[in-house]
Amino acid sequence: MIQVKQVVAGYTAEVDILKGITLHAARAEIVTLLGPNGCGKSTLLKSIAGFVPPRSGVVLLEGQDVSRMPAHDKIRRCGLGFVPQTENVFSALTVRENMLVGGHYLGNTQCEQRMRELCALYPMLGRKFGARAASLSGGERQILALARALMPRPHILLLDEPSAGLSPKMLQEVFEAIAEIRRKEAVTILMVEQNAMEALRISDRAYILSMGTVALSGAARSLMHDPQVQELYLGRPSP
Ligand SMILES: Nc1ncnc2c1ncn2[C@@H]1O[C@H](COP(=O)(O)OP(=O)(O)OP(=O)(O)O)[C@@H](O)[C@H]1O
Repeated sequence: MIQVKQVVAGYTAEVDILKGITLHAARAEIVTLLGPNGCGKSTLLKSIAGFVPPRSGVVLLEGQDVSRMPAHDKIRRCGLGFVPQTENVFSALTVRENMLVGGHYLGNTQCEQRMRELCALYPMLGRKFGARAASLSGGERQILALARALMPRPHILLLDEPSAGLSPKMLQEVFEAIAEIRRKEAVTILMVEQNAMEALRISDRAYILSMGTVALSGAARSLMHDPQVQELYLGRPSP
């Protein structure tokens, strides 16, 4: 479970990018963050992960206050997984080696076992196990990035635009991979997305940010039919 309460954060002392954000994601929920470019979606993920610590407000993971905990401790001790928007795989390493990096806190036996589980869940990984990440398609790279983050069996996963730059077909594959990990391992997922309608299809709830605050929130199904959301993301005029 993720709880964010009145979080204020920014990159410089003068400017607050997040201006008092409150939201939550319950266990095994998929929650999507939407909003225009520059409204603070990625900053919020970085703030929860610990790369941009909150100036004020609180971040709780599984009920524990982790507002001041550095990112590496959250990954190791709180079951947090984070897949950044870019540079999320090591191109020069093979699929297997990327997964080993994700599992570096695990012992050898556990690591091999987890790689087998993830290859069963995402068969592409097994087929391309010895191939360099540089040779993978965009969608395959995203699934590898997901698998790398899943190696230590996180309870909570933060995904920054997992469908960025993908064709509609690949995008479906990546979203299906995300839905599958929630079904199989009950992982709580908070993701930032630009492909609003596709993301809402696999989400339970969503928050729409605007200029560092929550402008709108609700069940994914109702937001998909909300005229304001349709106007913003599908270019359909409000009735
Ligand atoms: N490393 C940084 N240093 C200083 N300012 C930054 C940094 N990263 C982002 N910002 C600024 O913070 C604001 C919010 O950026 P952020 O990346 O969180 O937005 P976003 O909603 O994720 O946008 P997008 O949809 O375009 O990815 C922007 O004005 C951006 O210029």
